Amino acid sequence: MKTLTLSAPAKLNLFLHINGRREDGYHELETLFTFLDFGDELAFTLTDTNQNIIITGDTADIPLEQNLIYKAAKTLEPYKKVTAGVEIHLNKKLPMGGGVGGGSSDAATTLLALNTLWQCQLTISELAKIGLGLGADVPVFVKGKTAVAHGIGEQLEPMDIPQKWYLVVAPPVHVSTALIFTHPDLPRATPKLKNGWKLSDTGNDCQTLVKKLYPEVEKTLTWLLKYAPTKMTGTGACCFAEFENREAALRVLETLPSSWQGFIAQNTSESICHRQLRAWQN
Ligand SMILES: C[C@@](CO)(OP(=O)(O)O)[C@H](O)COP(=O)(O)OP(=O)(O)OC[C@H]1O[C@@H](n2ccc(N)nc2=O)[C@H](O)[C@@H]1O
Ligand SMILES: Nc1ncnc2c1ncn2[C@@H]1O[C@H](COP(=O)(O)OP(=O)(O)O)[C@@H](O)[C@H]1O
Repeated sequence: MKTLTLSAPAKLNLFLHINGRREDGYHELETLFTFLDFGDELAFTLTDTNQNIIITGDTADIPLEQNLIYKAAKTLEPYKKVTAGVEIHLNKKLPMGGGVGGGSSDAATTLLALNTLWQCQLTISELAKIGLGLGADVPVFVKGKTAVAHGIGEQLEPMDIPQKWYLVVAPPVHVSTALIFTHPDLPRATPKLKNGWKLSDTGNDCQTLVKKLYPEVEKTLTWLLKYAPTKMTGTGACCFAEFENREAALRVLETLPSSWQGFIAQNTSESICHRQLRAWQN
């Protein structure tokens, strides 16, 4: 059996507005998701042992039952049309809980890969619906198109945006998404954008609160702002600076303080996972 190797790309929230709070505690968002050509790598190999989902590689810190890769595979099991288990090897490159969606992207890549390997024959919309049960960010990775999201992130309106280079910096702190969304000081009443909005008029509604709670994030934003327009992605802690070309981004990466991790990447209108899966199917 051949091994199917796919990326689980990072995402950036180029802006993130919170428009309200729903009765279930989740927040109504308006956010622009784009994908980067950098991410985790997952290798899928079918095994003879039915009912068996094995995860190897960089998973030591995540208990199996909580691993979004395992959860995604388990959710798809009832739909499989072949008698086979799967071994999934994870090469983790994205900071965990950093706002670049690594866990959600791993889950989406697993749904897409196993839908093919296990011949589940689910449509992308059906997979996205299943993905929403794993996390608010999973559907956008399943659909794989740069998009403005509404609702809790599941109503997606594809959008064409220019291609740029990004320097993404992960300060050495972990921001809990749940903590930010339950904090009394989070602004929750940004009006929906009207037609004709400009990216430069947008922001990240979590940023002021996260800066206050995590001084390392404030330091990172201040440092990056010396070089380029900068924002935080998601609920943090990663921050990104936008550049017109690779060389400019690389020059700044080379001067990054040593306690911060960073990488550079370009945004793509389609997730690289989708491109790789199409190439494998043809
Ligand atoms: C807000 C975003 C923007 O991308 O933050 P990041 O996780 O990327 O930082 C995401 O939508 C997060 O998505 P994801 O991380 O999948 O969220 P979930 O696991 O479903 O929810 C984590 C917690 O965030 C809160 N939550 C999440 C999404 C949302 N629209 N409203 C919320 O209030 C809920 O309190 C929930 O307990
Ligand atoms: N395969 C996985 N990769 C990363 N995080 C995972 C995974 N499975 C479960 N998690 C959990 O999900 C949380 C959020 O992960 P992640 O998607 O990286 O965050 P964010 O959306 O903030 O970028 C992590 O803190 C971790 O506990």
